[in-house]
Amino acid sequence: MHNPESLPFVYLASRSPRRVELLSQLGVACEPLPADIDETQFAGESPEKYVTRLAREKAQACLQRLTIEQKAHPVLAADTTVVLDGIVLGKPDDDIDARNMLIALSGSLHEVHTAVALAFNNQIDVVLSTTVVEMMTLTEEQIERYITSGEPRDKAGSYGIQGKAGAWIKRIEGSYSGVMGLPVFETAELLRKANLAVL
Ligand SMILES: Cc1cn([C@H]2C[C@H](O)[C@@H](COP(=O)(O)OP(=O)(O)OP(=O)(O)O)O2)c(=O)[nH]c1=O
Repeated sequence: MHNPESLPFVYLASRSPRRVELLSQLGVACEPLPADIDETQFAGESPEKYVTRLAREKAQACLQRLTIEQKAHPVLAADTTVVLDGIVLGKPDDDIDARNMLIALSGSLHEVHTAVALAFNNQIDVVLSTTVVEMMTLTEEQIERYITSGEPRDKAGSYGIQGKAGAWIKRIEGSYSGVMGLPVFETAELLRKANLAVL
């Protein structure tokens, strides 16, 4: 059971270990309560609207699972997506999908959007972090070796900046933690706004 005298605490509507790690960097304890929602993009929906909607829906789905007592604590949710020339690249279905995404991202400038939703006191606030990423041109061999490593599997755009693919990132403009799945500045702003102690 959570002790209210200790660290600030949230229910985390996510199964991403990176999000747990980034929250702990902010001094926030969490209990993961993953929310399974339909992640289909609506026809004509912009990537920004899409990612923001998914973060909100994950928070709502998690909230519905909480008891009245548990609702005394906030719910935090996030969604990350990679966007290349306006096209959303989510998590790959399989290695073939991962290969196609990496071929497309090779030598590109693309965006990574992460939306974070905080549900607390009968209200849900959502913020969006957008980062421009420049990836070097990749060889076929680099792509094949990376796929064999298994790293692309659970990551939007089929790469993780925090792992081996970090060696391919020439520069970013925005938030490194946002690319990893939880922008710490924007998340802290949400928590501060809800009077949840963070620095
Ligand atoms: C681009 C990029 C994405 N990612 C990850 C962050 C997210 O975990 C994942 C995108 O998928 P999401 O659907 O945002 O999250 P998830 O499926 O991991 O977890 P949940 O839906 O339960 O909250 O891609 C990295 O770890 N590093 C990167 O560089």
